[in-house]
Amino acid sequence: MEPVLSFTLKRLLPPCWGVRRTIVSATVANKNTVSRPFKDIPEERQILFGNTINAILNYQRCHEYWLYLHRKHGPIFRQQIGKEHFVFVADPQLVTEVVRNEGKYPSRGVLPVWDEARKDMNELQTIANRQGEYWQCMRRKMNRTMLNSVTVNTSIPDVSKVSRDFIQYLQSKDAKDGCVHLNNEMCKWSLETFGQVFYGRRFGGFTDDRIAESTRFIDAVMGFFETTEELMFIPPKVARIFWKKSWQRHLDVSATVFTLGRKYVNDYMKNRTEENKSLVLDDLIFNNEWESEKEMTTAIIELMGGGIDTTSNSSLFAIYLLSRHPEIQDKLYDELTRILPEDGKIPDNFLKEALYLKAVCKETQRLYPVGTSYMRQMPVDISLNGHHVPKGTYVIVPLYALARMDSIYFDAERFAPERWIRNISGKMEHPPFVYLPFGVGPRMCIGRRFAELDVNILVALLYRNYKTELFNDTPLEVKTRLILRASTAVKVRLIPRKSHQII
Ligand code: HEM
Repeated sequence: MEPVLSFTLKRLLPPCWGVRRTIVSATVANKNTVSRPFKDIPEERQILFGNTINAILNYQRCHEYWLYLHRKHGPIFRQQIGKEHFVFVADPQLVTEVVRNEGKYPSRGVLPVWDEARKDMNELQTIANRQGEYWQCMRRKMNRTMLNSVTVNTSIPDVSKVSRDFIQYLQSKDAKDGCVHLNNEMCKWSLETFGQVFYGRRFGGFTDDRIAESTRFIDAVMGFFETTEELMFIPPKVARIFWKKSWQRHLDVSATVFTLGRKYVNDYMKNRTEENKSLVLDDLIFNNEWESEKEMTTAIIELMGGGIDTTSNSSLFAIYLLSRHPEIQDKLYDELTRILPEDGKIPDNFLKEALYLKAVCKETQRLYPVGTSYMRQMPVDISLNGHHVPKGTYVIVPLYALARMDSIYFDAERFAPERWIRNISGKMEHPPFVYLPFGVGPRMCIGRRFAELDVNILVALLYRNYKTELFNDTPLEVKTRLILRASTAVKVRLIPRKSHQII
């Protein structure tokens, strides 16, 4: 029996804030449902190797391209890149289906460039590019620390201290230069935050005698993402010969990340005392059974690599959006003056009350999802929209496109934090699985709790004390360098809310 499929786009919500709900009336496949064949999924086809060449050359714009393709083909389409078939879905019900079927060991597939480079360097891989039981075992170990809200909350004083110092540093830059060029500064904040929380140390990022190696580390992490993006669709054997420069750069920056990362862990172990120890790193190191010291160090280095360029860009996007919307800054300020005491100390439970602050950060991540997609290699055959999708197929949920679809969100392109505040009946007016900036399920971002805390605290302390204004009112452009990054300069002015600051 052919499944009955009808796409009825209905607006369920009143035309105010909130999220428009797309109703996809789909018969979900079960063992008895006969699906339409895979080949009937609308295909984006280009002559010869057009798709692959396009993916290699224009990956930096893939977030916009995927949005264009969804507008062209609807909520589901497929595309062949290299040998692989990718299915793209941008619809709550289809996403739900993918999430439900991601299996016991969810997989984004293996990135050959990471795999091959680590072999060349005789280094391990712990979580981001591992699969199956080993991945699960590593995640279980690390989740105990990384996703434990009690452990995460112990870092509130450290995160606040770094954010306060950062804001003072920005203020001094602003006073000197008339504005702050944020793109150059945000990674210093995220590295210092990581350093303070995980190693109980600082790298001097906000002073002139900055430790030069910290700049090298930041550059290496950024280079790591950039070269991964350049080599993503190219088989390593080919890359070694024809993309020699990118391949070599990938090896060089990876080596820097490992060398410095290992040094930071070793320094921590050597200099650790009762007074300066990090509760977070201690928990990670000593409350786990590691196969080897190398495995433990690699896991920490992978966390550090994942925790720098992500939170920095997410905060930059929040500051950019708020700077464009003074009325939203004012609402945020009203909430912050209510919940943050005069001494500027962040109470342990402040996030419970900071509804508007959380909504601002969520809305930022909806519009500018730093991790641009949620991707799974399906471990079983599934039916999407009545089409048979065989086991092994990669399904991609392009988050940037999903956020901009008027069929899902009312006034989708608008920065409207209110859409994340529960309505009078206490319901969140949006379907599940449309908001996935950190992924979902057992493979979701392991740094999520720290990332949310870091970004929320920085935004809270900044807007409790300052207004920000754009210095250069050019629209923000972004590019995908594995993660979403600002590609235009974001320069802001800091205007104190009071003459006497309390931070
Ligand atoms: C705003 C900041 C961040 C965003 C938006 C973000 C986003 C993501 C996303 C979308 C994934 C893929 C999840 C999935 O496949 O379901 C991911 C994975 C990951 N993230 Fe984050 N991330 C952020 C911050 C961090 C931080 C601070 C750390 C480390 C402290 C981190 C470490 C990782 C690691 C190691 C993985 C791989 C997990 C695995 O494969 O099991 N991330 N992140």
